[in-house]
Amino acid sequence: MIGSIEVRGLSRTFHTTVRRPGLVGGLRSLVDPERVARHAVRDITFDVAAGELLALLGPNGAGKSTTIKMLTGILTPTAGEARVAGVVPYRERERNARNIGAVFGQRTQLWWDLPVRESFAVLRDIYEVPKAEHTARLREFDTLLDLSSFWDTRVRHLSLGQRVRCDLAAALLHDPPVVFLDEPTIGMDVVVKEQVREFLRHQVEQRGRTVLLTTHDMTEVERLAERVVLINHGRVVLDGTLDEIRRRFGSTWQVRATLADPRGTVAALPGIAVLRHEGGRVVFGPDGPGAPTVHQALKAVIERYEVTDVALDEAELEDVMRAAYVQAGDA
Ligand SMILES: Nc1ncnc2c1ncn2[C@@H]1O[C@H](COP(=O)(O)OP(=O)(O)OP(=O)(O)O)[C@@H](O)[C@H]1O
Repeated sequence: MIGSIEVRGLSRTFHTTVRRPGLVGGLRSLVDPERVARHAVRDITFDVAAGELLALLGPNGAGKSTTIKMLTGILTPTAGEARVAGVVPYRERERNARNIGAVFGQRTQLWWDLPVRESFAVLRDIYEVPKAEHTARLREFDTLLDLSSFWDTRVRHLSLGQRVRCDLAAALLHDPPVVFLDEPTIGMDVVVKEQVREFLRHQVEQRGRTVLLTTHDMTEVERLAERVVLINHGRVVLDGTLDEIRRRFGSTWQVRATLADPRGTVAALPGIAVLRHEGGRVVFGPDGPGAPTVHQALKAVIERYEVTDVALDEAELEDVMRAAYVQAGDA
């Protein structure tokens, strides 16, 4: 289907050489290098429907960027298959490039020495976008991202927030149905982050684009995504809507307690996990589907520990995800 992403059993293994320890080991590695296999992505399967924004989440090194690189055609998988808007990206890179836009928050795709406006003009020529269409789209992006105050500036002189906004506009100038965003708001201030999120929401809701987003920012996930796929050590450990994940991991509550003895040991209680523990401050949360209610948990906590202060509230998504990592896969 136009705009959908299908990933089936996708895997990518990197082979790297490692240096043996010590001088003799180092010399031996020169003549007889030791090769190790790193399974960055292992047999992952998921779908993104056309017009959906899906957040691909996971800790550092989980395999998110490697997955995006395979879906943008930069890397070839070692096994499995993927289709992006009906195209196998690593087999038909050029055709795929016409259907996708990609933004990697850590690096720009624009020409460092060209003013922004000229970069946009080069992209218009590459993608053969009719002039009127290009002008109309730039006007729309300017309204949403406030670009015109710096589009005569060379890319190398832009601030990070300005540069990523230009990258976003550049990625969408040829009107692709599918967009890949790898940590697009990393390092941005809160105002610019919100502007970018508003832009992305507009692209999904008004323009019907399909977006695959990676981020470590849970506020971003809550604001933008309905569904998330969680990967850890290269494997999918969870695939569901935010509501399902909250329900499944029961994390609709937290008990925050300050213990009378800050050095005492703290352990999980039946159906209650320790989400955080710093000094005498402990945050308890539900441990799996059979977890007690918040009031039962409160009772259990104050029966087990001597507390000087206690408060109840809804869990933050970050804690829900941590519980999901621990329970759904190996953390
Ligand atoms: N070109 C490469 N050669 C060897 N190993 C690689 C290569 N690219 C990635 N890896 C390894 O694959 C694993 C997954 O890396 P990847 O960049 O996909 O993780 P990630 O989930 O995007 O992490 P982060 O959140 O830190 O960006 C890591 O162990 C990484 O060291």
